[in-house]
Amino acid sequence: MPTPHISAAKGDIAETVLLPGDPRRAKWAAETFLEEARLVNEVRGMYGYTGLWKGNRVTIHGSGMGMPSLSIYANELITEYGARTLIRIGSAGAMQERIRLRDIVIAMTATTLSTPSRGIFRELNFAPCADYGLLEAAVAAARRREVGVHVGGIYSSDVFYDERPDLNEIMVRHGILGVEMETAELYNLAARHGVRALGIMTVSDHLLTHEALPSDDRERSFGDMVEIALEAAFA
Ligand SMILES: O=P(O)(O)O[C@H]1O[C@H](CO)[C@@H](O)[C@H]1O
Ligand SMILES: O=c1cc[nH]c(=O)[nH]1
Repeated sequence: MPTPHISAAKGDIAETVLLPGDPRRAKWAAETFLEEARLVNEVRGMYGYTGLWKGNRVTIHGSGMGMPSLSIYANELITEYGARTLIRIGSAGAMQERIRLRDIVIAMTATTLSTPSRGIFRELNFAPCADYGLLEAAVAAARRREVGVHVGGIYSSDVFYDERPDLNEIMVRHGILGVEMETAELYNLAARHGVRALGIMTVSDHLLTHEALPSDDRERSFGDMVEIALEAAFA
């Protein structure tokens, strides 16, 4: 049965779903890495493709930007379509000097000011946490490649245009690796529904050095991240 935001038929979504924020990254990744990739959703232009990777069924579906948007897609994918492994393949801004553009950041946990789950957790400071098996497999897959990899805490922000440099300074001082906008709620939802989740990000810009990747440079480095996610999902 289609949902308000996904028109795919029930069996059209795989148990393993990769979630880029950008729907066009979903299209590119499906066309580049999957065999027999088929468009299964385009409601609101949020593309979802299902195909095969080394014989394994995989869906690659956009999540949109920010936790409220990701929450809609992740909820529907899990509760209506039976997704059991959800891996975010995103971009992030680096927050530590040693991290370079194009490096991979794998999120053990995600700090936030708030998430869409705040209303459920209320006074509880729930600690959003990656699935350890996926985390371990993704780190191993990243180490097999010639790419810098960093594993630790990230910041899932509600805003891209942030006006709290004091908060960034505190996070840098507490070892936060980078900032993005979705992983904390993905981890909350995975815990609530008993499924596996991981956030893998490619560093697209640097908050301390102010470097940024030119857009035509991004594809190759994003390719490493997609392959790491696929290898981790089926390890
Ligand atoms: O590249 P994606 O996956 O969209 O991720 C990052 O980019 C967007 C902001 O430009 C936010 O969604 C942030 O989390
Ligand atoms: O959310 C994001 C993503 C990439 N770079 C940032 O600075 N923020």
